[in-house]
Amino acid sequence: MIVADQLNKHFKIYETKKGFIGSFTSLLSTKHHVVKAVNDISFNIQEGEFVGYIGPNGAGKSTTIKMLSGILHPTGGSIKVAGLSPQKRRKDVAKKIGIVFGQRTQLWWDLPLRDSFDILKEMYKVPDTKYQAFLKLYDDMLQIGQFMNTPVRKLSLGQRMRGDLAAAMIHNPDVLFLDEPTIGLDVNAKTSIRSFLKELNTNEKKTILLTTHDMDDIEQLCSRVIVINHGQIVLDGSLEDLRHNIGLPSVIEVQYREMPKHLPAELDGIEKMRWEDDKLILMYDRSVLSSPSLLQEVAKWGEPVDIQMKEPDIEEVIQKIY
Ligand SMILES: Nc1ncnc2c1ncn2[C@@H]1O[C@H](COP(=O)(O)OP(=O)(O)OP(=O)(O)O)[C@@H](O)[C@H]1O
Repeated sequence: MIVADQLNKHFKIYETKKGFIGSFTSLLSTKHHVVKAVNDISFNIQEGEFVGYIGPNGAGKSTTIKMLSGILHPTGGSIKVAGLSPQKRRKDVAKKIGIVFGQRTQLWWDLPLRDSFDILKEMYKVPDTKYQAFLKLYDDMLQIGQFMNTPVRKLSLGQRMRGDLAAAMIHNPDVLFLDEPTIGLDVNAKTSIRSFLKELNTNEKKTILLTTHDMDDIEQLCSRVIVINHGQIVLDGSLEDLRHNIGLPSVIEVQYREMPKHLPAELDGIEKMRWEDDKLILMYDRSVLSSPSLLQEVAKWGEPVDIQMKEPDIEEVIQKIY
């Protein structure tokens, strides 16, 4: 469904000089360096897969998605989405894909949400009956009906994201590219968006490529993970492969009634221990130290008032890969 073959995107960054004259001479300068944002990437995503595309800041995730959706032209390599090249058949590919960029809305900022939908309906030539069915279905799934008449600029981030997701689905595409759709959302908003995406994938068999910095998104949604760093794939496999390959540590946060006076310098199974404000963060290897044993251990150091189990963030996952 989505095939990338030896995909590359190199950006030339021209040197700029300070000051007015500097800015002027910079325009004429040919001095530059090259950023290999995507550097020889290949993958093949089958119909109906839900794939997490993860990596640290600047790894090349957005650049890949922009090439897959035809927004950017690759420096080298080839792409097929639903059998078509997004570069050669951009309009045809646009009908088959939906895109959401969490950091930037694709809706018309000053118009009520409904007007944005009406414009997209006309752009994609969606028949009236299908459009009415879409509005009903998406009100059921994302409860967008309650803010359809509100200008997009007045929506909360969670409402706006639900609007953006619905807008991406107006033409009922087979493939969805989602670039950080849960960024900045609170727990409830994340939960509702995740269950919506799960439904799209499970019931409607949509093929989804998702970038995120939230390990919970990956855990709850993706059957496969592609990890990239410095523009190159460092791992392509299941979540179990990811855990197995890097021994993904578990994390707990403990808040004590009073700061413990003594902490053990080291303990078998604990990989890292640090303070974040008044919380003690412990990263541990469950195959060496079970969670109940660790809980018993931390209770010996002081009186815990709050204990939270957490997943490590993507940056920590990537660090483990290297
Ligand atoms: N238009 C551009 N011109 C020059 N360099 C660019 C451009 N777009 C991206 N880059 C560079 O390409 C690299 C990859 O950027 P990209 O936005 O794809 O990363 P990312 O993995 O999506 O990061 P993040 O998680 O921070 O969104 C970075 O070094 C970035 O500075």
